[in-house]
Amino acid sequence: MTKQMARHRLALIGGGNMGSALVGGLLAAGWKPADIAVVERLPGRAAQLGGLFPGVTVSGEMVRADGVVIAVKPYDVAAAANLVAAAGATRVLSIAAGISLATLSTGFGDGVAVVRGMPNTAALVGKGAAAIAAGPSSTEADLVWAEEILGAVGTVTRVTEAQLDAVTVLSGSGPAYLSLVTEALIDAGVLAGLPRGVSEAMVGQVFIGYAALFVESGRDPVALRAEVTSPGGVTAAALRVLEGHGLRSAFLEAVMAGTERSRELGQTGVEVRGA
Ligand SMILES: NC(=O)C1=CN([C@@H]2O[C@H](COP(=O)(O)OP(=O)(O)OC[C@H]3O[C@@H](n4cnc5c(N)ncnc54)[C@H](O)[C@@H]3O)[C@@H](O)[C@H]2O)C=CC1
Ligand SMILES: O=C(O)[C@@H]1CCC=N1
Repeated sequence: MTKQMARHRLALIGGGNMGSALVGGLLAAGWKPADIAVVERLPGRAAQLGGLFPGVTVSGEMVRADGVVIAVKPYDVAAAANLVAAAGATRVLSIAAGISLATLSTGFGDGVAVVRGMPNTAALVGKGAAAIAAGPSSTEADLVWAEEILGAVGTVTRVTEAQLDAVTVLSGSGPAYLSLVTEALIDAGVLAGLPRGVSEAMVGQVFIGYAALFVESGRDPVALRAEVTSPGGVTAAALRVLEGHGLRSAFLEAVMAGTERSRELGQTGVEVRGA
């Protein structure tokens, strides 16, 4: 019970993939463990987090905190948001996919500023691509606060809330698409005769090399593709097949389907009661 009386700088509700990535990033960025609390309802997971982050308060019940991050699955947001009043917080950052600022803000009262954010799992390795959108009553200081939290595990871009659905499906879900491409390429290498370990190593290094060519060198992907594609050569023959199978169109349709799903989630009418 004494633990619950201490006031923390930040409490994260939900200590799963994203919640724990954020805690790890904040500690690496120099936050003191005593400033952070994780509210996690699963005792087994809570015990695991206690071992991973010595000095961080891990509790099954809400704690007092200046700011709160809601890091639970969208269907658990209502229950988590209802805990915010007990924190006595003035700021809330929600990273739940598709749950709108209007839904989140309802019931929090005037004293609580809400920011909606969308990170991705690369946050686990400090290379996340996150975006944030300001809530109706959030100020520049509230956005800087959210940037400090998500910036501890990667880059943060400010967008409008309308753009956040597209961000969710592009960068939030992005690691899933690249995993699928990775699996497929590794299998293809095996099909073409490479031992699996060699295929995995080649594909991994292609990703690292391509990220450097595109992101670090800032080069245009069209030019990067053209310089690999010799007239009448190997790459042209392979690209013909990918285009023939509609790879480009498959990505366009996939991103539109995900964006639509994110919008749908935002209309599910989660009820939030709080401060
Ligand atoms: N996993 C991903 O790639 C991304 C997830 N997100 C969003 O982040 C949120 C969290 O996702 P994950 O970390 O992957 O989920 P997760 O399932 O790994 O973690 C959620 C944790 O919250 C706990 N929890 C649920 N309700 C609670 C409550 N009322 N009080 C205390 N603890 C509670 C669960 O026990 C679980 O450990 C989701 O809303 C998701 O949309 C955003 C970007 C990327
Ligand atoms: O699939 C989802 O709903 C969440 C959003 C981005 C990544 N995972």
